[in-house]
Amino acid sequence: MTEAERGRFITFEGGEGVGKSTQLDRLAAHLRACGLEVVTTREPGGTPKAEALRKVLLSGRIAPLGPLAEAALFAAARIDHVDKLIAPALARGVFVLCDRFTDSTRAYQGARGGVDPQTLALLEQAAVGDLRPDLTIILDLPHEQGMARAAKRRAATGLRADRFEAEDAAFHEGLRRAFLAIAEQEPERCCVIEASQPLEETARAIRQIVNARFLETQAAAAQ
Ligand SMILES: Nc1ncnc2c1ncn2[C@@H]1O[C@H](COP(=O)(O)OP(=O)(O)O)[C@@H](O)[C@H]1O
Ligand SMILES: Cc1cn([C@H]2C[C@H](O)[C@@H](COP(=O)(O)OP(=O)(O)O)O2)c(=O)[nH]c1=O
Repeated sequence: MTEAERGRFITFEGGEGVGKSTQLDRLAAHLRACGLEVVTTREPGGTPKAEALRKVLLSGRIAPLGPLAEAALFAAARIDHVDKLIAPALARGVFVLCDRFTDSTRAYQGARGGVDPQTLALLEQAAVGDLRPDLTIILDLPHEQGMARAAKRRAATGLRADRFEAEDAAFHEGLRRAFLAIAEQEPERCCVIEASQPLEETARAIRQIVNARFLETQAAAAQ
């Protein structure tokens, strides 16, 4: 398969409540309206086996084993997710939009959990091989606003704070810095979007980036 035939892999990253799932749904609707096939998925999860691991990870039952054990379990979920869902979809040439991916491990278990980057790089390589997102949208928001949005969402859904939402303000502010640092290290892959604006504005900014990167080149290639 040539590079042009392979699908496009777009990930959404950022702290809790920044609007990742909302924006992922908006972008999926836009791409579908353009006549493109889209697969939406999330991490941890995306396949039945990975969703089972998600339950354990978010329950906090693995937390006492430490961040390295958590990182290993996130990687285990990712192996199944990439093998069974992401790689086959990309091979079919469709767009895959994923709510969180490897950058979340780098930020949560690495920058905040203290697992050393070389160990994480080995786990990442084992789980995803050479697969890298074509584009990563990093939604940036002061942590107070993200936590307020997450609390509002919990009130609406009746869900309790999960293992990571329950961490303190310093943890969440550190996460924000960690995602911004990843964007600085990989500016070609990552786009930071201001997420405090109204969600329609954020959606428009994301559409513009995706149109410019992928749709205009697809249209040009088809001519
Ligand atoms: N730009 C925005 N302004 C205000 N509220 C928002 C915005 N984007 C999302 N929300 C709301 O904030 C909550 C968290 O959004 P969500 O997309 O679930 O975030 P995430 O997936 O990053 O945790 C939801 O209730 C959503 O409706
Ligand atoms: C994918 C991934 C997620 N996580 C964490 C981030 C989130 O707190 C949680 C996933 O929960 P989720 O509800 O999907 O995220 P959000 O609250 O932003 O909507 O798992 C990691 O710690 N490492 C990882 O590799």
